[in-house]
Parts: sequence; C-alpha cells; structure tokens
Amino acid sequence: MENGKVAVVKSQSEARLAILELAHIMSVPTSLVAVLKMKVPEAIWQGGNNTPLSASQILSIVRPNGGGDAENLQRILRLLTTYAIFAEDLSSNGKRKYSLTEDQYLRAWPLVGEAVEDPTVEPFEKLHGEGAYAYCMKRPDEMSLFYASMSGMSMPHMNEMLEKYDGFKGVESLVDVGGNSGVILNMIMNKYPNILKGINFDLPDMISSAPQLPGITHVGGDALELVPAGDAIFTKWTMLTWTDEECKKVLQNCYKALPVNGKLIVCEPVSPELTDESQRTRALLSGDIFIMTMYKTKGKHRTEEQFKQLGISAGFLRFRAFHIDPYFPVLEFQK
Ligand SMILES: C[S@@+](CC[C@H](N)C(=O)[O-])C[C@H]1O[C@@H](n2cnc3c(N)ncnc32)[C@H](O)[C@@H]1O
Repeated sequence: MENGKVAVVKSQSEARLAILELAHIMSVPTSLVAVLKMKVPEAIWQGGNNTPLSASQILSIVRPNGGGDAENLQRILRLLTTYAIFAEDLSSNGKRKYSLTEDQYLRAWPLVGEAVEDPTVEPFEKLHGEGAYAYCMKRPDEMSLFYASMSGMSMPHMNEMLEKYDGFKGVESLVDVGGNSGVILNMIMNKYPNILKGINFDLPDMISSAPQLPGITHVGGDALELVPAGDAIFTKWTMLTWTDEECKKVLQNCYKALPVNGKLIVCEPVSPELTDESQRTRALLSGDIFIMTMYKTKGKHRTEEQFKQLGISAGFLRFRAFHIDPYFPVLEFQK
C-alpha cells in the first residue's frame, strides 16, 4: 500500500514536470534559432576543431567588437544541451564549456531551411559531403545502429499489421524491397509459412552485413535499376526517400517483376489531406520534415491519392488502402 502511494506521488510529480516542460516548449526552437542567428555552431566548429568553449569565449568570436551577455548565452546553451544539440564540458575547474554533439542527424537539423533555399542538395549532404545512406553504409557503428533502429521501430508495427492484414495468403515467393537486415521479411515468413522463398533486396553495402535468416536470400542491388521477381513484392518505409520520378521508376520495376495479378504491398507513412492539430497529423508532418532535411529534399510523405496516382503512372490500375495503422497504412497495388 505504502509503495503504491509512493508510486502515485511520483507519477503526479512527473506529470507536473511534464506539464511545465510542455508549457515552455517554445523555448527550445526559439533558443535554437537564436544560436543559429548568432552563428554559435560555426564559432565552436572552427574548421573542424569542435573544441569546447565557454559562453564568453563564444561571444568573443561571434561579437569580435564586444557586446553580448555571456551569462544569458550560457542559459540558452544549457537548455539546448538537454536536447543533445550541444555537449557540456565541466573539466576546466567546473567552468561550463560547450561543443557540438557527435550526432550527425542533430547537426543537420539546423540546416532545414536550406531545403527551401536550394532543394538540389540535401541539408545532410551539405554538412557531411554525402547522403545519409552513403554516410551510414561506410561506418560499421552507424550500420548496426541503423539496423537496430529500423527493426526497433518496425517490428512492433509489423506485429500489429500481421494480426490484421492477410494479404500474404497464397504467396509462395516474396521480395522485400529495401528490406534492410531482413528481420521484417523473417517476421512475415514466420506468420505465413506458405511463403517458401524470401528475397531480402537492399543496396549492396546495406545488405553486406545482414544476418543469415532461414529461407531468406539476401540480394544486393538498386531498386531504381531492377527489382527481383517474386509472386508478390513488399516494401516498407522506402518510398518516402525517393522523388516522385524515382518512385515511378521503382513502381515500374516492381510491375515488371510481378506476374499477372501479382501484388505490390506497400507500407508507407500516408499524410492526411487536411491540416489539423491532431497527433497523427503532427507526427506525419514532422516525419516529412525529417525526410526533407536528412534524406532527400524532394522525397516526402505522400497522401493516399498521390500514391494511387503514382501507381497508375507505373501501370498499376487497381489500388486499395487498408487503414490498419494511423501512420503506416497498407497500400495494395495490383497488376
Ligand atoms: C528507412 S529504411 C526501412 C527498412 C525496412 N523496410 C523497415 O521498414 O524497417 C529504408 C531501406 O531502403 C533501402 N534503400 C534505399 N534506397 C534503395 C534502393 N535504391 N534500392 C534498394 N534499397 C534501397 C535502404 O538501404 C534501407 O535499408
């Protein structure tokens, strides 16, 4: 009983903290804008040094003629440190100094406006000199993190999808385009033993360290060039990183790879037509900005109608949507 009471008190204080955090949440984006305007990241970065600097040292760089309040700048930097935008260093006798964090995605976020100024190069690429996939594939640590984050986010969703959607019945060979490590295909095949042959298709470097899984053949290639043949094709969370032209190309390649009456099963974020204040709309529209900044300025979260029209442009005249999940509906394109 006593323990129960303690738990309630703790959760109430946590709820009060959450309310206070939410009440002041605007301080985060506005502080971020302030440090970007002052060119604080550039001052710290100094040609790649990323040496921790105190607020007064930063001010002496961004305001070479003097001026500015170091204490107030430090308050802003501390807040942004709690969101891992800066890292705080206390090793100089407890004096607070700030460097940029190592998170490559976080560092690209402030460049989101670049996607409006110049959509020809992804903001992530402007910062790192290469796209997010290429960056990840060259670094084994990033690759294992990518595998883990993909399966961590996709597996719970797939569990629910497989409970409610039975479109894999009767399929004997299934290709997963952009299947990453292959764990999603493995889940589908465990639920549907009728699928005897699974092809996990992904970019060669992405697939090179994929684990061996029963019944699954890993095939490396580029879906923009060719998609392996199967009774049915599945793809999840891939089309958002392609432009409309690229989506059309991949859909055409899927069309060619399918038999008559073959099915392409797509699981992608589907944006609403209406812009409302719901959690779903916010989640989908903020994910869309992530894609614009990190992957492709003209990749995007599309509406159901946009998917239908893309399918038609590639030859898929039959289209059905299953609203199993508010973020990732299932879209069926039939040949
Ligand atoms: C966001 S991940 C999604 C992974 C997995 N389908 C899931 O839902 O968890 C996108 C995957 O598509 C792959 N991909 C991107 N472009 C591709 C291409 N042109 N051809 C084949 N695979 C591609 C990436 O390497 C990555 O594994």
